[in-house]
Amino acid sequence: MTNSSAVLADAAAYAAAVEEASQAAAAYYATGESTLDDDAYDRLARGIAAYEADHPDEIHESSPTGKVAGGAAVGDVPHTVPMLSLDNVFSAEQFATWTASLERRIGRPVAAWSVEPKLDGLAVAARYREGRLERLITRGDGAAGEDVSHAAPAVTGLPERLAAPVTIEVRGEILMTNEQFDQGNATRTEHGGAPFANPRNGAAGTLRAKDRAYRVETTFFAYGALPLAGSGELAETLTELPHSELLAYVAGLGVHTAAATEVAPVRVTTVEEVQARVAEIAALRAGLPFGIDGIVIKADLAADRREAGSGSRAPRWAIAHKLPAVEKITRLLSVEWNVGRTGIIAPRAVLEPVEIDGSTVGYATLHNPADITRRDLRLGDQVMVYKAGDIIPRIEAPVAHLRTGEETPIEFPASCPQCGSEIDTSEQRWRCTRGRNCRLVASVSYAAGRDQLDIEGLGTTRVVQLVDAGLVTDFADLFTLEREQLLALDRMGETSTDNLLAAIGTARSRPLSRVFCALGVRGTGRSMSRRIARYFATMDHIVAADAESLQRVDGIGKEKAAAVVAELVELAPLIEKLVRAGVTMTEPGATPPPEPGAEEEGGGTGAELPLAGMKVVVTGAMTGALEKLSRNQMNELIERAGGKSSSSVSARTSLLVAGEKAGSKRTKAEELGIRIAAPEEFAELIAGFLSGETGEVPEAGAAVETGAGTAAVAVLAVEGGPTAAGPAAEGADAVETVEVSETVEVVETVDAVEVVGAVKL
Ligand SMILES: NC(=O)c1ccc[n+]([C@@H]2O[C@H](COP(=O)([O-])OP(=O)(O)OC[C@H]3O[C@@H](n4cnc5c(N)ncnc54)[C@H](O)[C@@H]3O)[C@@H](O)[C@H]2O)c1
Ligand SMILES: [Zn+2]
Repeated sequence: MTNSSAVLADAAAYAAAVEEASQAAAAYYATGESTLDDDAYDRLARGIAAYEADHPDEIHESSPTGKVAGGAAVGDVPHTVPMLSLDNVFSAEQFATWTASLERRIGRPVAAWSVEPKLDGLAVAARYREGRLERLITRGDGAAGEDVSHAAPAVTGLPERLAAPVTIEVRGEILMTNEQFDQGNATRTEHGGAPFANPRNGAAGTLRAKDRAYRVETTFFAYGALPLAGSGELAETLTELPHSELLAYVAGLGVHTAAATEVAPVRVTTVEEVQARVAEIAALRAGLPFGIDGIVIKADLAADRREAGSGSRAPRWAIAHKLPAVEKITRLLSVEWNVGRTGIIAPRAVLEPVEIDGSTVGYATLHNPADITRRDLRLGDQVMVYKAGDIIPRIEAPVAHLRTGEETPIEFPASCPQCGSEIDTSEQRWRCTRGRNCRLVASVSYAAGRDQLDIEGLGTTRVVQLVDAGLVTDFADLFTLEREQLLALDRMGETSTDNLLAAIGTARSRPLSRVFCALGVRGTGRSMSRRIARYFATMDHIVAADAESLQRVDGIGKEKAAAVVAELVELAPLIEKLVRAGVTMTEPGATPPPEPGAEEEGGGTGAELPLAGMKVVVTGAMTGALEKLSRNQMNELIERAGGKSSSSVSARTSLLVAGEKAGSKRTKAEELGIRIAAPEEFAELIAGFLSGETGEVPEAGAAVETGAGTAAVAVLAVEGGPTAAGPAAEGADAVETVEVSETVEVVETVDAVEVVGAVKL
């Protein structure tokens, strides 16, 4: 929530909070280098205020409450009229309450309102004498500010000379537009400087910096003006003009205002109109070329303002309708490289999840490698993340002053993370040299992989060859390859051609679970494919299933079900082609689910099966009839026999198949009094299902193959979540490759985006 606050339990917590807030504010107003993001600071400040309301006689003199700039800023140039802050409201109701109290104070309705953007920069006063810019002063503590005239030449919108030789003080905000921020940070890092964390910090730092070897631009927006000694006749005009006309006058002098922007100030007369404009500005926020953190609403008439007066921290004739914070500091954990449809390789930042404006942000775009370099991002960095409206979250910059020295460089991939081919790095956006074929190579390699169709001799290099020769446009084409076509390829002799054709022939009779897995439907790896195949028994039933029936498969929720259905529609032509090629479309031993309306429960979980209703875990080395089976094959076997395979022993485990060198799982099963069977004993139990295994038997304990072959990041999900059943819950046993390869499921190998749980192999 925007206006939640820190809870301070006692005087010590209060003192610590005041100390932390003072330090943060001092850093924020001096160089912009606070350790807190605004949301965190505001929570702290509200906590302090709440404590003070309950303990009025304990208020510390350095408390930020009720002070301009939290009492943290300084200055030695007195302001003619105090430069105040603004009070806040967070909702239409609060605004209505505030309006009512203002109208009570002046004893009449407010005649008109000016509704304008609350620009997210810092306030300055620009003093012009006879049309020439004489002095630029920060807000400071409100009574006096610092002279920052040296910075004026690099401020766009603040002319050296006005259009008329008048003496006037123009007040407004200095900020960095998004473009100026990017440009400024690029310039800074080129000069070996640390990047600014966000545009506001950039503006604050830039305004106060002296003797920089480079120039960084900022922009001024005027939102007020007042007379100075020497203003003459103009003085009365300035104090009597409605605010809206004052802004127009200032703009006429050649000073920049927000008038030309989409969020230009508007003058309205009713509270409803104010609210409508507030909503409009809020909706425009995400797309603006500069940052705003709210909407300022001001009584427009000079008489209304005069009679309302000001408090010590803020005027009573204006209020800020704050918008939720859209920036938070979080950690950059890693960078993923995803290959798009056209072969563009785009980096994506994986963040420590952080809640911004009601949604949890776990990823952010990073445009390209050059951009990462230019912005000097490092793994482990605390980064400022921006997310507003529907825009894709972005990293603004590292928060360089929070670096610990433990940060490491971001490594760029040396070959395509999807297909392993070379990368074309001649443009800023890197691209797989296979272009659109990259995805094809990856998906065919995946389909041919050990846990899918298991086609021996069809590695990535060979797939690349087939794709480049135009022989394969999807993996169904493998089944119609002709001997002559293969012989015509480089390095394809008679023997390898015949071997390959034989392997493809064998693949034709793989069970449905493997064929379905080969399709690479998002979110369905090996074990999910097995569950789907066992439940539906035939491809026809899978294809005919709607989202509702898919949800009857263990582990498929509403979202996943809808996604699978949608993807199957897209895959229909490919499935058709596989059928025509004579590929197996049934799951041995499974029976299709009952027709809708009939009794629930079905789909191959037949109670007559030997392992029906049992949760089975396998550990240790298999012997006897099971000796050659990989963990994946063991799991297939268990599921064919009606059981559920699992990787971890818990109270719900029904049976542990423990071979030689069984470790902690055996101990745990003994502790829990779970039935333990030797491999031979188990083989007898499921004897009728043992013959079903076809094709080559891979080595037990083989590492997970993603099909992407050389994938830089293996994208893996732990079944049941990393804490429920995965290695994390497993203790020492879990680090064996054997155990890992059985517990992980490739969630998405083709697009490689969804990381559900990372597993170290
Ligand atoms: N991160 C930190 O450590 C830290 C520390 C201190 C303060 N802060 C942030 O600063 C804010 C409070 O500071 P504040 O008092 O400087 O300012 P404020 O943001 O509460 O509001 C007052 C300021 O709004 C600005 N403003 C923008 N557009 C305006 C317009 N159209 N008309 C009038 N004024 C306009 C002016 O600069 C004015 O001084 C808080 O939101 C807080 O998050 C952060
Ligand atoms: Zn590629």
